[in-house]
Amino acid sequence: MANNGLNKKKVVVVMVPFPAQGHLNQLLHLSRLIIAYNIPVHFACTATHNRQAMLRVHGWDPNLVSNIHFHDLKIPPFLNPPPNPNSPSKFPSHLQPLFNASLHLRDPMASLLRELSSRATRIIIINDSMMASVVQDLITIPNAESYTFHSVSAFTYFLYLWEAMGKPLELEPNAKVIEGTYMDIMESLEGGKKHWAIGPFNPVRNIGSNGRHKCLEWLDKEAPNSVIYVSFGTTTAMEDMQMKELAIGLEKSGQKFIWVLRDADKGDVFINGELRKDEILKGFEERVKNRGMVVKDWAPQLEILSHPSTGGFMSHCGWNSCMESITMGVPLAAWPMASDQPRNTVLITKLLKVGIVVKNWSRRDELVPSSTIEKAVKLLMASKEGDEIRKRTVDLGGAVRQSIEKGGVSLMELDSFIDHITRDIF
Ligand SMILES: O=c1ccn([C@@H]2O[C@H](COP(=O)(O)OP(=O)(O)O[C@H]3O[C@H](CO)[C@@H](O)[C@H](O)[C@H]3O)[C@@H](O)[C@H]2O)c(=O)[nH]1
Repeated sequence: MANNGLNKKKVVVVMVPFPAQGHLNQLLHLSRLIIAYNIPVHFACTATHNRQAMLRVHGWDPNLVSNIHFHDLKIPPFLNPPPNPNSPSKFPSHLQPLFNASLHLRDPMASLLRELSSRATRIIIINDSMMASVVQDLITIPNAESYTFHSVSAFTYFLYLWEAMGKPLELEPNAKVIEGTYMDIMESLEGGKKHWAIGPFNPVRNIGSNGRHKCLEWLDKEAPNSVIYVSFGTTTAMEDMQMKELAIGLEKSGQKFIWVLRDADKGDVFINGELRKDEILKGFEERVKNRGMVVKDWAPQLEILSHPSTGGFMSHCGWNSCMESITMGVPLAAWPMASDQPRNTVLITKLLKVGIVVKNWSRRDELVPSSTIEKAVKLLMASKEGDEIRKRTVDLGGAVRQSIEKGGVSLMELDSFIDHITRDIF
């Protein structure tokens, strides 16, 4: 194929993430995987969300990578309300003004795509499924091709399709590596449409960062598998009463813990909110100081999960957290809050059997009492059953890490995607 112009980059990839942490994180990690094939990646979002993604990523430093180009696109100012911990729904609806404003990315995105397309033989747009309308003008660009990125598990995506067809769920506990079974069914449900199952995205070894967080120093002194890590991602705001029950449950369990106590992100994470925890947890930190640590800033989750002292993870089961935990061989105590999390809980506890349930979704409107939390922590951290689940998770983590090595199924999927987007280009 002719290469039009000496300075033309043949194939360039444009990432179009949805501006929320759980989504930004995944496309930034995918960028790292794609540049390894010597393909330049352009990461296009608002300035504040590009900055957020770069600052918060763990395990590598995007500033040191020359082949990822960040584009700060403009949107109108948006309201930035705090989350409402007392809302009956745990969906982060306080982010709606940001989500609405992000639709204004359409025009700057179209300009960026046009400009990049004039300098490349082919541009590949990988857009978050929530950003389809932002990239709709690509149909006017002859050398553009787009791929939809689903930030949720294949199991969840399959369930959405399945439930929409009104079909009952029959669970098949024989998932290939993690969820190959559901990839296959999903493709057949969508008339053979090709999907690529790529992941895990997070780095799986030699996780380190500039300047170690103090919780890692604390972990260094603890016994292997003795600490449960407690964190509910970036979209959860817990009610005061629930937070108190959690504190009591952790205290009574007698187990060691690291609890990340932060509210859900606001739309712009660089505009600070107030900390409401100090009053609620009066005396708690002092009472547990030899056994537990409360982290109130951004925790290095990947490093914590990869630390040998971490033996369990109490999580809301956001998909990033599930994958990070599995790849590090850490079993989960599942406390789903909203969105895809109850479905991930089914995958984790019933199919893969790498976790236990703390909060039962059928009773999602009820407070989880401290006694339930205490029981769950003891079960995961200090029982034979917990040890068996941990062993299974370590094995699964090994298989997942294997899948991204040479000859592994996940690496082959990524290779196949790259072959596809670079086809016929020499
Ligand atoms: O102090 C912290 C808090 C979070 N994280 C990281 O933040 C990410 C959180 O992602 P996730 O576990 O997926 O949770 P959410 O932020 O809640 O993610 C949203 O996006 C996910 C992907 O679509 C969905 O699965 C979730 O339900 C949705 O709430 C993970 O990479 C964590 O490692 C840290 O590193 N430090």
